[in-house]
Amino acid sequence: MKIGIVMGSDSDWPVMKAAAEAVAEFGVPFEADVVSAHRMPTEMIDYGRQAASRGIQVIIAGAGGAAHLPGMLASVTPLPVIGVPVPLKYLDGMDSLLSIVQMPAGVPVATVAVGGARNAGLLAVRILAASDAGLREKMMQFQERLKEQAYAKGEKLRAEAAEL
Ligand SMILES: Nc1c(C(=O)O)ncn1[C@@H]1O[C@H](COP(=O)(O)O)[C@@H](O)[C@H]1O
Repeated sequence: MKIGIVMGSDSDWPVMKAAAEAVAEFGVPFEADVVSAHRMPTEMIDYGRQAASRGIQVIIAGAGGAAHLPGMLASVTPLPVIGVPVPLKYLDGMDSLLSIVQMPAGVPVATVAVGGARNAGLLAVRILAASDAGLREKMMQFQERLKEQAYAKGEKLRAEAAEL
């Protein structure tokens, strides 16, 4: 396992699945699990402490509301932690965003946008790609496809605009 994807509840999975899908697209081994700082603090600490020795290289942690999971994991592991603010019924994820992003100096969490699990997956792949030429090549091909898709959309828009 190279990437550990964890979330505070299985109710986060519909959002967090996009991180797993992005990682899977690049063929990077990952695991996904429910780990909660609030509901299973001892297990959460164990997960964070053991992640590096189990071969995990990047942790993606998603949580909603009072989202303490990403920061607590970052406090017990030397691995990079990417936090995903999961939007809930109330406050539209602002609570989760602020809980994750405002970390004290010395304990970084790389926070993506509210609901931005796909970008979390892509960022984790980029972190691994920094020391993996094959993965870097795949990332560059992905970026090329992204550019072509954006360009094709622009072409369609320009053609439509020209008809007016
Ligand atoms: N923010 C946290 C933590 C934590 O940070 O440890 N554990 C669970 N939760 C969040 O509680 C929300 C509601 O969970 P339930 O749907 O299970 O009631 C979820 O978004 C979860 O991430």
